Amino acid sequence: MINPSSNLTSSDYDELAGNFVSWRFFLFFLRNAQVLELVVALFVFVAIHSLRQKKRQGLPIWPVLGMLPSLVLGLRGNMYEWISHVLCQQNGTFRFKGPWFSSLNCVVTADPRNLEHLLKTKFPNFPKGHYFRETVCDLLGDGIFNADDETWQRQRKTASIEFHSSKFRLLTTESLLQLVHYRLLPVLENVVNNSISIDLQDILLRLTFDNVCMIAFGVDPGCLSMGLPQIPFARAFEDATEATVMRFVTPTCIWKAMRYLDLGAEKKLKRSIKGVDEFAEKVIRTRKKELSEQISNDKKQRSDLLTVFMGLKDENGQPFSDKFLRDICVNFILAGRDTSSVALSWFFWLLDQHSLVEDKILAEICKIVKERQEFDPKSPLVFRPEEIKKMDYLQAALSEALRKCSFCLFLPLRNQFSDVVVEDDIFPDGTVLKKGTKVIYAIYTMGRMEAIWGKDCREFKPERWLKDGRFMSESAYKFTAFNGGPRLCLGKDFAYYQMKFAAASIIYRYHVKVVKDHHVVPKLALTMYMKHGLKVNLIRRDRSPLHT
Ligand code: HEM
Repeated sequence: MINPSSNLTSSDYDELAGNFVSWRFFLFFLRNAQVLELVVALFVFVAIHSLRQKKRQGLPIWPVLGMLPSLVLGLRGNMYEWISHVLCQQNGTFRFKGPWFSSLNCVVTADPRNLEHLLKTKFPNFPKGHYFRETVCDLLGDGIFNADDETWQRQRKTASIEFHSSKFRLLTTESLLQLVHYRLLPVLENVVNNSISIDLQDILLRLTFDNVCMIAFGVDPGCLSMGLPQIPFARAFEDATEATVMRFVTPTCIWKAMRYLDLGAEKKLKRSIKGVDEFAEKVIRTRKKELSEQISNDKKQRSDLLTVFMGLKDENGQPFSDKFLRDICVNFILAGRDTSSVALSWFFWLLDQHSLVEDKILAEICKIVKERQEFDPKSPLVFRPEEIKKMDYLQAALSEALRKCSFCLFLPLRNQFSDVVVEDDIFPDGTVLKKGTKVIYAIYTMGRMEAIWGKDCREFKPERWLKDGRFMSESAYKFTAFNGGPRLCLGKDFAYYQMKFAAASIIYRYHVKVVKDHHVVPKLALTMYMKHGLKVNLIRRDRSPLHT
């Protein structure tokens, strides 16, 4: 021990200094250990609290970040399966809590009772809302997808009358027949003759793009042609859609700043919308000229949407502006561009794994064809509308494909990210919805829930759609691929006709074999594309045994 009253030697000083340093170090350690302990305790508390929340709310809720970390982890894997898992655990509805600084809070539901409430019973309480409209307005303007209230009602009414008119039906069936027989089948035949593999999804996308442009604009862009050319309008449309989707995953203030500064995805969007507008303006100008000068002999025969809307007047008795005509057409092209083709791609992928289903479809087609009075197996076969109608098993298989691989969860254009509650409300399952809450409904999950489809919900089973061999449709609030209520898909009947016609024409001629080891995964986009397309080989059928 050092005696403080005595004279200190240098070694005493050293000892003293050493003790002092150890003491300070001890104090320093004590203080930091306390901080460390506090940090550890806080962390344990937050972790326990968050995990407790997980039990109650489906996902852990972290301070500041809310459920964002789980969402980020979920996005890294198969997002659709991840959301389905969370929803199933939460009996079909859960409340997502976003970070404090974001507007990501929303209610996600896959409960058919809630769907009926949202899409039909309380339809006016769930409009598309300002957020949705603002995000897509540069591309969609005031078109049907983006409109609420009267603007929507007017377009819906006119388009609905048009979609059910015999002239329009003729246009759709004729245009499809031309495309399938003069463009699709020659392209496929070329593939078979050269023994090459193709991306069937790409071919089908080209088919439906050309088809919907013929219906909306009355113009054929020629995407599906030998050599599969790049068409600037199609490219611009695709780029514009992709860049618009980016806005849904970017904070509003950021994409707005990027738009102002003309940067990144916003720069691409501006450029591609310009391409879409130039094409639309040219078509509108030419059609106006054609109609006013009465040049074309078949002008009275035209029944595309553009011509129909050009002949109508707005609420002030004035012809619709060019901008509004452009919006109407762009929205319809968006509606019919990739929906049927992507559904068909998933259908062929499933068929590849279910040869029994393929055999049954083929048997049905052959039976129907054999009923023709003047059937000649050697002449090229073109299916008639009444034959397509009779293909119940094919319709069941397509519906089953739509159920199993239905459209993606975060599709802003499929309503899921759009409905904002106008007045406080309560879902039939008891979920409280405060005014302004965003509601997402998970179509993909609904197609795979045991509670909705039974124990065999994961199986591909067209038979579930048949009763006494006839196709039976399901409630729109259970099978939500086409939406329901007042906003039920306007093109549903046409989509089925288009898919059945194209599928039957292909299956009758070829066996579609997915290339071995081709990796099929969904892509985060407006519609649930296959990220790497659908690489297939086609094997020509020897048709003679089919008719025995
Ligand atoms: C398998 C094919 C298709 C599926 C699964 C499908 C699905 C849907 C869905 C879910 C909606 C609701 C979107 C919303 O309100 O945000 C919708 C609306 C619509 N669809 Fe389809 N669609 C298909 C094909 C088509 C086709 C081929 C056309 C037209 C050529 C079309 C025209 C429309 C239109 C115009 C709307 C807007 C209805 C409205 O808001 O009043 N659809 N579709």
